[in-house]
Amino acid sequence: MVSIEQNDDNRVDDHVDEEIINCLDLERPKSFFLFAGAGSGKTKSLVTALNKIRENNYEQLRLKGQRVAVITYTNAACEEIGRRLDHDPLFSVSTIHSFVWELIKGFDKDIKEWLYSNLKKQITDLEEEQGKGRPTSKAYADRQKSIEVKNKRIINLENIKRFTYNPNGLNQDKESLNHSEVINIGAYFLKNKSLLQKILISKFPILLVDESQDTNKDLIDALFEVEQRNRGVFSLGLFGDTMQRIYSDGKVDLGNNLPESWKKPVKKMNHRCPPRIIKLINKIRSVVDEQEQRARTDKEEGFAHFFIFPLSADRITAEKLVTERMAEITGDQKWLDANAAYTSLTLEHHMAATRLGFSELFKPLYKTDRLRTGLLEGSLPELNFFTEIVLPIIDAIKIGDKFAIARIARKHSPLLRINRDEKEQLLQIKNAEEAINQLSLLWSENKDPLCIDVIKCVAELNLFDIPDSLYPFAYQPLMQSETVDDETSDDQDKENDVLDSWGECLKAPFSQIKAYASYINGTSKFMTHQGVKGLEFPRVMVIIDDSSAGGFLFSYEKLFGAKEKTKTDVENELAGRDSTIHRTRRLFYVTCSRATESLAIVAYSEKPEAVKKHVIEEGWFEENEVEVLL
Ligand SMILES: Nc1ncnc2c1ncn2[C@@H]1O[C@H](COP(=O)(O)OP(=O)(O)OP(=O)(O)O)[C@@H](O)[C@H]1O
Repeated sequence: MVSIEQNDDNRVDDHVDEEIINCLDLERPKSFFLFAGAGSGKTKSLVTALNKIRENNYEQLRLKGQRVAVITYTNAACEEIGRRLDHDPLFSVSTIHSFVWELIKGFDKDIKEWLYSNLKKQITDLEEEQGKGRPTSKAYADRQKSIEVKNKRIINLENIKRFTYNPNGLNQDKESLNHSEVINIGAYFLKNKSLLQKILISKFPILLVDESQDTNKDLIDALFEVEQRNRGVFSLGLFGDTMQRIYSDGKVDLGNNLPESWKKPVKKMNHRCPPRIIKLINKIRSVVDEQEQRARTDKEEGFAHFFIFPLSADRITAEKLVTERMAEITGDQKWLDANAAYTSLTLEHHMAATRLGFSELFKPLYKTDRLRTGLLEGSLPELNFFTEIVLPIIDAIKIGDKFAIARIARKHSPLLRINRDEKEQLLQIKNAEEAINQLSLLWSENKDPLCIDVIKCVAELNLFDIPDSLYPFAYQPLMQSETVDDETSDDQDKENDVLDSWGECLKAPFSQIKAYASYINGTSKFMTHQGVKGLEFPRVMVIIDDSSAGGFLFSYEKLFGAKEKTKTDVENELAGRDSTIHRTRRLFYVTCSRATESLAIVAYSEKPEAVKKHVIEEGWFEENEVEVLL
């Protein structure tokens, strides 16, 4: 058992903020590396440092037209940090993709040259592979197609005057760069073009990167190079935690061999979690490095329990049982509150979709490349048609909120488009009312219409404008997917896939729209293991279910000793490379460290008893904290 040294001084790490602020002295800027465990207050230190810069250097920076750059991992994190800084324009808070694009955009000639040689290289590599491959195999045909697409793109390069990119978009135009191109171009330019380095440091004498363990390794290397060449006039500050590296393109040995001049402040406290959970995460971490955290002295002991079910268990029943057990164990009745009083973490989105009951809507769109990002971001106009127009008006009808009905209809209905004639206006209102009544009949007697019926009804009544891609479904009988003949182009294939997906999705009952909306806007209790990075919640349920997850990157069954390591795992471990178990351990660390009060792990396993034995032997849980349930 790990003994947790009680700390009688909860401010023991306060000196770290001072060390960082000293580094950010504009006369003598220094670089620093603040890597510390979960909940140690890294984000808090980042915001404190930025506020201090504003206090000390506002005028100086403003007069020189300079700003402080902060790079975070997600749009949500940008929003949160921006909010904490009152959205002050002194700070440029952005994701890595937006930041890099702002730096490289406009360098069209250089981008064109980079793309040309990059595409050429990719084609050469593919051709080499073709030389070794079997011409009858699918891989061969795929590679051939890829070569053709790349050649087409090279030819098209000549016509491009200005490249475009949207960090949150699909970037499908001919002029568009994709996400990884932007990062690779940024890294290359920063390393090789002194002009871009000059622009960077003269615009941003201070650059702070949050969650830098997951920042693309080439870009991190490029930033190190910029720092090295501009030492004394530029400050690069990296915040992060190697134990929380959960994406594959982060720099593995980040922090090793840092230059002498870099400051490396150390934090010992975990301000977020209670002692029991800190003991668990210290133990999970103990085989990776020596970092052991202390709890705040003012925290209650807290709870960490492990529940194991066989694979055959019904997920909904099992998880309900766990909430009941947690309420009994902790005495905290909020575990029984269905309204998101606890947070459930699933490994993949579709597991949340199953539990929230919107799988039929979700699955067809998720499997379609062109739709996936928009689906997860909640930015697909077709779904927003349902979530932002139809759902609110139906909800308003159900509770008799006439103002809301009128507001939505005025904003969105073509039946109420501006008309100066008073008589006409009255007629318009009457027509719109009738149409709304007609639509609401679909839900009469507690019916749950299919989305396809809703869209057809809306189209027939001309109540709202139908999004373009749903036209074929709104105005025609449901189309069968057509067989694609060999002559269709790549783009046409993709269009057909998209159309098929919408066709499938619209067969879902309308109630799934509400469940989807609650997941996307964060009001449901579900999040993913990876999406929860940086956040915290009082009660956390970590759902572990390899059998329902599609990928090969993580295996909790291996981490929990229910499955043997493969030959590759053993080879990777022997060679000091990252392995499935290492990756899974880090993800487990991230999820367990989100709870501020109580933590329930729910594992579905092929071998429940083996898992129980393992987690007790590892010292993660005491015998009385582990339950095998049926
Ligand atoms: N010095 C402090 N005193 C009191 N509370 C603190 C302090 N530092 C951080 N906290 C609180 O602890 C929690 C975790 O802080 P923060 O999110 O900054 O940690 P982090 O190191 O960025 O965490 P993670 O890497 O796990 O996402 C927050 O609720 C924060 O308000």
